[in-house]
Amino acid sequence: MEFISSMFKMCNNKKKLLLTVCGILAFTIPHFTLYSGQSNPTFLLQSDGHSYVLRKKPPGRLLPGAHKVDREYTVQKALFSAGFPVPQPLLYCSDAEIIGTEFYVMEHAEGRIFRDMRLPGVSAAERTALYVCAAETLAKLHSIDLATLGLVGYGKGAGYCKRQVLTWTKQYKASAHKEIPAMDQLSDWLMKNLPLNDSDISLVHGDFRIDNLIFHPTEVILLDWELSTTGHPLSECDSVHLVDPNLRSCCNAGFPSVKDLISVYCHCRGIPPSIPELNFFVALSFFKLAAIAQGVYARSLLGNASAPNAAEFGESVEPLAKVGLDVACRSVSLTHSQQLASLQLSSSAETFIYSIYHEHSPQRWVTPPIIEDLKVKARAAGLWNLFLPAVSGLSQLDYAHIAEETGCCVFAPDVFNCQAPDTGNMEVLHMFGSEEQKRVWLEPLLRGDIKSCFCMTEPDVASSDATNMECSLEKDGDHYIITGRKWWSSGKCVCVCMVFPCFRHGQHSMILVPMDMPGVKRIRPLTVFGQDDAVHGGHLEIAFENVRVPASNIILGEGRGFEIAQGRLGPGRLHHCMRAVGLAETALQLLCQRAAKRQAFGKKLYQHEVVAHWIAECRISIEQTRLLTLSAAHALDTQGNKVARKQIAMIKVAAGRMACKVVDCSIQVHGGAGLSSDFPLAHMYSYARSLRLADGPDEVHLSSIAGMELRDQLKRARARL
Ligand SMILES: Cc1cc2nc3c(=O)[nH]c(=O)nc-3n(C[C@H](O)[C@H](O)[C@H](O)COP(=O)(O)OP(=O)(O)OC[C@H]3O[C@@H](n4cnc5c(N)ncnc54)[C@H](O)[C@@H]3O)c2cc1C
Repeated sequence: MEFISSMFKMCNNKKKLLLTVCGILAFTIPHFTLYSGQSNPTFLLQSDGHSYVLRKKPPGRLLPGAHKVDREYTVQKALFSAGFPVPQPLLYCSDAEIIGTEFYVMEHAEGRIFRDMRLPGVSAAERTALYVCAAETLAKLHSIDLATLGLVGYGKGAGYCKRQVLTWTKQYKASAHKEIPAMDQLSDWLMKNLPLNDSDISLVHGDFRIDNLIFHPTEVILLDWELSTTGHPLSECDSVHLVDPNLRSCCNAGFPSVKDLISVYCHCRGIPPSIPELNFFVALSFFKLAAIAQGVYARSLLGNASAPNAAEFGESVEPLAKVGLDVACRSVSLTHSQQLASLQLSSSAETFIYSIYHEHSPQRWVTPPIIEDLKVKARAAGLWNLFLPAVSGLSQLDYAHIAEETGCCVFAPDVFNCQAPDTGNMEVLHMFGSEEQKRVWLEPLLRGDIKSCFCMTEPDVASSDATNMECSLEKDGDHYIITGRKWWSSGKCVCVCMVFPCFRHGQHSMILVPMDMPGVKRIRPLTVFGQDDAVHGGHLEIAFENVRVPASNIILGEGRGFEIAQGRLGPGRLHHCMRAVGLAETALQLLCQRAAKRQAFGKKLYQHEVVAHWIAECRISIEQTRLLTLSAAHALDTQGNKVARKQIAMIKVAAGRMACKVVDCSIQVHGGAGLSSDFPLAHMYSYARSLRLADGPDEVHLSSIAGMELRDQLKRARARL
């Protein structure tokens, strides 16, 4: 500090020290080091065991508006006062006579700086963590209120993207040494494709890169505020991805995907996880890099560039502009759906779809084209009908792992033609259908050409007791006449419907009913916690008014419905349970992210013991349920449906309860946000909760588990005798 006060005095006395920066530093300070960099020369100053950093304008003739160290100092001061992690600024001196140009001094911040974006020498997990921290830091910066910072007039406000294109075009032209057509074309394209909403404003860093971050054990410090201004925050989102597409192949382990980083960023800012104008911003970024490279090269020609390799920068201008143009051309007609197509299915893709589907699409009953596109890809890749061992060659145990993955994303089962209730219906037709039924119904279902529903539950009777069924089936020559009412018929009932009506003498039958038959009436869609589940076809109430179907539509034969139902429900329940495990994993992931980010009463949420215990209990429940489910899958594979019944009933109860508990904890940790549509948790909860009823309520399964357990105990007791 003594050093700083003497610097202060020197600046205030306005001593005329016509010395070069190196001269004065060598003369005044015990030790100094010139950091490399292309912009404002930066020096490490060491005095009395304390380290400082000095940044100054470069010497010589400079481009107007560039190298404004006073702005750097101002913004850093405001950020430091607001608690944002930047090195503490200590003094600013505008008098160019002191060391040749104006300068400022700040504290030296400790930590790691990675010059190489690939982050060599760190583990995959650490690499992921570092990039996630970078995305979080950026989101934190963009979330700060400008008024709180006292920086309302710092930039020019709305119209940032347009200004950026104009400014960098001007900067580039001022330093251009030859014609580069790609630069002119890119500038034109950017001007013609400005984002519609160019009035979104926050403090932007302007040069956000991994090597401008200092990774300190407790915080990430952001450096180099020379290009900071107020502008469109999303303009910096390409930076978290790091634009070099070769990066991932160089450094395969732990490098997060664009969508993951964008998802982290959006979650931190509490905004929907979609950036429709991303390609504009990436193209703009390349344009800026190219213009900066041109400026560095121009300074090297004038002899006032600060880096020794500045002359090499001239070579990179055209390639950078061409990559920018390439990105620009690819994005001309980029729609939400196309962006989504480039995403792999994941929980973040799911929330992305949510934002498109539920908030933006007026046609939510229609399958989005993106799902159809993904289906084509999945089918071409052989990832189709994976649930059916006879078709996929996978065991139930194999498929259980896949079902867990698809449970993370609400749309994934549809993409692979593995969605309920079609899966169960296909199983029925595969196991019990006649050759004709297989041709007419099973084959189109396997191809994904038609959809089905399963109609068992009735509004007027307690349907968990199948003997209550009232829907009737009467033979009339070579036809059957169906009369009754069903509800909670989930799925897209566009073509085939399974009716489970009560037949003579309390026996049940199952019959195929085309939904366009006269007398089939869709009464209304039901909602689950107020949501209509439109994208899955919803849950319909359907009336069958003297519906006449050919007798050949009966499956297996009259009175064989119960037999069929037993065969149908085993694997189907297993799939539901594994999907519930995947869903719970996603909910716990969200919980942990939130708990690590939010702070209440002086500490992060996860540091409150009750939250830490929820995390532990959720993990225990998930692992227990997964193992129980895998064990049931193994039993089904090796011992068949009948022997596996008890285990299947057990997981049916365990999975629904576990998923409800985990999602509920996650909602609680998210606070109000957990119930909003900004997160998928509310929808997840409605799915998890319905698992405790759909395919039979918990109580019915518990009764049958108890019955089977008592029988097993009896058998064991007899065996001991
Ligand atoms: C989202 C969702 C999707 C569904 N999809 C389908 C579908 O595609 N096709 C279809 O046919 N149905 C579907 N259902 C309906 C579901 O299978 C039934 O709601 C369920 O079987 C219970 O029948 P119920 O509603 O008639 O309840 P009821 O039979 O009236 O039972 C009500 C309650 O009584 C209690 N109870 C019942 N039996 C016992 C017992 N033995 N011991 C103790 N308590 C008992 C339980 O608490 C039970 O929850 C769906 C339901 C939901 C919520």
